[in-house]
Amino acid sequence: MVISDAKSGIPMAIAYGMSDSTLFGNFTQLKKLLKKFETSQNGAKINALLDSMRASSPTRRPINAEDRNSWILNHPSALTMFEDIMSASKGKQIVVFLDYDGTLSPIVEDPDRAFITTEMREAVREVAKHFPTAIVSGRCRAKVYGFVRLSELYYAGSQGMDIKGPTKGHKHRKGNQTVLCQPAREFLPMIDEVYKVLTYKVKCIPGAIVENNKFCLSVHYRCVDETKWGELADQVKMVIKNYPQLRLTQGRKVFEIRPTIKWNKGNALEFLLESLGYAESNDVLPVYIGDDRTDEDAFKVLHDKGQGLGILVSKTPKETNASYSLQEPSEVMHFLKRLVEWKKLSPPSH
Ligand SMILES: O=P(O)(O)OC[C@H]1O[C@H](O[C@H]2O[C@H](CO)[C@@H](O)[C@H](O)[C@H]2O)[C@H](O)[C@@H](O)[C@@H]1O
Repeated sequence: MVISDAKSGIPMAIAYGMSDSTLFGNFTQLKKLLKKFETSQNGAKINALLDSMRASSPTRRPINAEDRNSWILNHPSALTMFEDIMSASKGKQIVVFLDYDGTLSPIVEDPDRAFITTEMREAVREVAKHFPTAIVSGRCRAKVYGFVRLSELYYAGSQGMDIKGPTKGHKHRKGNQTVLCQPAREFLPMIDEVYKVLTYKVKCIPGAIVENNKFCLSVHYRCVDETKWGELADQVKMVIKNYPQLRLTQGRKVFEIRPTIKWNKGNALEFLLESLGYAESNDVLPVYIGDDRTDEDAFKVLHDKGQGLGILVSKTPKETNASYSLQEPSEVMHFLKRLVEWKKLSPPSH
């Protein structure tokens, strides 16, 4: 009997440079060969994932000044354009949506140490005194609340799949009702199971971290040596293929694993606007600030509605549905402070 490569039909022993006798005479080698074969079958998909991991590492691409300038023309700084932006808000209720990592806190190696500065927390606290304000994060709600610690805000954790309204009395809160939305509840046991499996599978890859975000998971590779990225992508793909109800997306040096339900940060934004009484309203100006691919879903909602402002936090040109840009969290803080100053100086009708 000759075992052949399913795709090419070439006997495996020949395809992988071994004689038939070697092939059948050495069981260990046969096992290795089968593994190699399996890997080659998944090779295309895994390579695509690996390419995407590499492509999303901006340090690998030199930034061309011309590209940067033309990008800035299309996505001007929200600070430079502040007055113009605000004049568009006349007579409208501003609602502020803030992503957490990379927006309110700088990107750091250890996800558990992505602290917000006291100054940033105060800026957000001030914003929330004047405008309904929500944090929309990939992290689990409890964790992001643990960093921000402002009970007057709305929080949408787990990529928007876990929404809760302010627990502290707030003038923007509707009656005594607490807003709550968890569209992926049924996936909790599955997410827990995959968390355990993945934690086990990647434990031998130095630097890999699996983070349980309750309704979704993050697999971090920021601290994984690039020579091991392929192995990590391989493990993640292998596990995920057993769970067709889950899908894989990518963020900043992180894989996000989440239910296939049609719910993302864009849906969370719409849900919150609706909860605040602004569904289909023209009297509202949602301002969404975020830095990541997952924030694009929210930018897209605003873009498609032709309403509100999407502000991308990025130092490098990126394809985006946002209209404006800010370079880093310190600029976000500056923008938030200006928003509050502007509000304080505006006539009460705003
Ligand atoms: O939606 P976000 O609030 O931006 O959350 C997205 C992911 O952010 C965190 O990971 C990112 O920040 C880490 C700390 O700076 C960094 O180490 C990591 O490389 C980034 O991807 C968070 O840990 C993830 O769970 C979130 O999904």
